[in-house]
Amino acid sequence: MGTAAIIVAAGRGTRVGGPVAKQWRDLGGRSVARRAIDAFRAVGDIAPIVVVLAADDLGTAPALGDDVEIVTGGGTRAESVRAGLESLEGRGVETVLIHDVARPLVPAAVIGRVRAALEQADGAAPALTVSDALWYGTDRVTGTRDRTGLWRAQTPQGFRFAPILAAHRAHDGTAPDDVAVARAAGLEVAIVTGDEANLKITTEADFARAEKELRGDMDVRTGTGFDVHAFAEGDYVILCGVKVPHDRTLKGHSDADVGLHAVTDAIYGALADGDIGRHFPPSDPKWKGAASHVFLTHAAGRAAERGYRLSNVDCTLVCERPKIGPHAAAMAGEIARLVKVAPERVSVKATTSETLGFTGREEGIAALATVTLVAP
Ligand SMILES: Nc1ccn([C@@H]2O[C@H](COP(=O)(O)OP(=O)(O)OP(=O)(O)O)[C@@H](O)[C@H]2O)c(=O)n1
Ligand SMILES: C[C@](O)(CO)[C@H](O)COP(=O)(O)O
Repeated sequence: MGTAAIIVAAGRGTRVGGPVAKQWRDLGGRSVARRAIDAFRAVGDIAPIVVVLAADDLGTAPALGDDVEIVTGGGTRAESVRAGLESLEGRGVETVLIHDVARPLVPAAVIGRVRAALEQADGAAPALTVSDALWYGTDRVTGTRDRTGLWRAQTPQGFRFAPILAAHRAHDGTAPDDVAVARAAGLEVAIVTGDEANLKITTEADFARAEKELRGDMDVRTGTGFDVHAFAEGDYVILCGVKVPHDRTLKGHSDADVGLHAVTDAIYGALADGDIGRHFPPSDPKWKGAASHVFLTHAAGRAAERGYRLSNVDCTLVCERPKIGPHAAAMAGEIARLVKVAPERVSVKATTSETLGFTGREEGIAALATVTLVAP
């Protein structure tokens, strides 16, 4: 086995405060903890990823997904790291990257630099130089300090596994970071260049900084979809995946779910990936009578493959009848289930066209949809 990661997440986030520890708060659509994990997952060959949690948080662990191992931490950061290291003993781990969950935006390049430096050193850690002048004092300056040779330490701090485990076992469990533990054991630690994006969320203001950082890199795409189906003889319609009793049905090659078709086309549109007709040609008998969730899950899957997360969906149905209001929540829930987002990210609403036009004459139903896709 090669490189493992330990993400320490057993802190209480007291400096941020609030009812929920900072690692469980949302940061741009994912929890801080999940973002930290995903940063290491994205590298590809780091396994296992061990997340160290406070005993009180173990009930939250399933929400992290089944791609991590969970270990119970201790009362200090160093004790939590030690618990993570102990869980990896005897498993053939050669090098280990120890990272704060509170640094969820660590760039892959920083992880790469730490790993590269480890090829020639017992330990390696990212850091940035100090660019501000340094003072002593409380409310007035009582002294100054030369900043030459000072560094602002970041994580992940990487080490050869056996020496850092031995170093932690020999230490008293109070060290602020793993470089201090390594140095106390006589290990050499190389400094590699960190990144301002690798900020540590320590106070509430850091959440705003992290969100700004995320927006800087974010690729946001919007797509629109529009569809129409005509009425025919029948006694129900399927709209946004929900069967609604009606005195007509909708005609179409598939199940004629005009709502799901508009949402599906909006996703293809955001991806600049054609439309339903291109992926599911009406000329192909295979799609005759097809349930439209097949189209929507295909489009959502193509978005996920390209690294996009669906941020929100807004669908408007245009018809005089049937009345959509009583079914709107069920329709939004069905779309949310199909595209795997929280229900509050999906809106289904309706309007009449005031008896004007083909929808007003009840010749058919039209649907419009907008979706937003976000990466990373
Ligand atoms: N007993 C502890 C204490 C801290 N940590 C982790 O060590 C890192 C240190 O960052 P810090 O900002 O100090 O986190 P908290 O300890 O949560 O914050 P605070 O000091 O404000 O309570 C965090 O990832 C934190 O979860 C840990 O795993 N176990
Ligand atoms: C390890 C660390 O991230 C290095 O900067 C930092 O020391 C941990 O956080 P704390 O605020 O010192 O507890």
